[in-house]
Amino acid sequence: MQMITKEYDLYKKKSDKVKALFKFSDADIPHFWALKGVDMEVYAGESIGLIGINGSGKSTLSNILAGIIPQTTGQLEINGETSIIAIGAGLKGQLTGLENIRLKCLMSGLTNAEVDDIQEDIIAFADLGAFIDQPVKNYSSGMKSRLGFAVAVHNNPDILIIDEALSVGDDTFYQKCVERIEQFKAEGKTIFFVSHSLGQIEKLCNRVLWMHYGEVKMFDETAKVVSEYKEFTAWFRKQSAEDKKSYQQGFKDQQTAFNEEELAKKVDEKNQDPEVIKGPPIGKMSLLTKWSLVLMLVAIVFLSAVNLNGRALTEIIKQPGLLFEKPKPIKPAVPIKANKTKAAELSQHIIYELI
Ligand SMILES: Nc1ncnc2c1ncn2[C@@H]1O[C@H](COP(=O)(O)OP(=O)(O)OP(=O)(O)O)[C@@H](O)[C@H]1O
Repeated sequence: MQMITKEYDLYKKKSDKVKALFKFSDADIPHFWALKGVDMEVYAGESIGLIGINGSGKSTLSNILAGIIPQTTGQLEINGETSIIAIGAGLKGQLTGLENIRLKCLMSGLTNAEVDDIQEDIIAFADLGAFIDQPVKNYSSGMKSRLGFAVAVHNNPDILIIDEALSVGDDTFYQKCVERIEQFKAEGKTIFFVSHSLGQIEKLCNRVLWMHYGEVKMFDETAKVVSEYKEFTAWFRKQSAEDKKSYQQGFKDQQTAFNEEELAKKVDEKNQDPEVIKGPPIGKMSLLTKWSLVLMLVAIVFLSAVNLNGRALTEIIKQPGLLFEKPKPIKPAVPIKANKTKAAELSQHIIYELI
């Protein structure tokens, strides 16, 4: 991946989001850049740890890798199927564990017959006992993680992304997952592992990406990065509450003030091809799309007006003035009074039929 960014619009209310659709400038909407240009090259068979303090962008990055959310700009090339395990991600609370297994497997492209074949293995791996028939909304976070992990590993992805899902399981389940992860690595699959537990990171990862307020602080061998990170967290812990707050605020302000010009500067400094920041035109409506939408709306309103006024389009084109004239009332074929009696008779008949 090259220069991956993620910009969020910080709407105050849901209605502001709808209003923004029809605005031609979003200058008054506060923006927040959760990722400010992330570069990373990872190979098959690698196990990559993602670390960083709260809000540094780990989950945003893993969700982009998993295809759950699109990046704002940047080039992303993924060779293979990805599967993400985050606590409860993609699980439907109203459905039982068993129904969720089927749903998630079908959504990942398996057929019903294939789900039948692996269902027992998934149930055995999740080891939820009778809870497998209970709605997932009644599960603890550890139980959701078990179910998510069991489904994800049985879908046999090429790239497995584990976002904090191991931090909520008990020891026995953790050991089972570690064995499975090792098996994945041996099969040459790629693993991204998001965790606050440096012990787990040291045990499972070859290389580590340290995210810091939307930027890559370090990407290197596990031992090197973990040692630097420990030094940073030890320094940070020693700071007064006030100093910690102003340190965090300083970075958050930079993430709010970040923009396309700064991104272009970064690309230039790194001698990257300016094309990398283009990325997919997703996530935002272009000016052309907005104008097309407005033209479509005008056309719909015009055609409805023609229809509402009871005139044919050709008639209106010939004499546009007719659009604003009230059409003459059409004389009913049957006198209204007779019609009313008929309608009353009919409704009485229907009521009798219903009784
Ligand atoms: N939908 C959203 N809208 C606005 N801001 C968001 C959204 N999602 C995440 N953010 C912000 O983006 C930043 C990165 O969030 P992210 O969840 O990726 O961090 P993280 O490193 O995974 O944190 P944690 O360790 O707490 O899980 C945070 O400042 C967060 O507030």
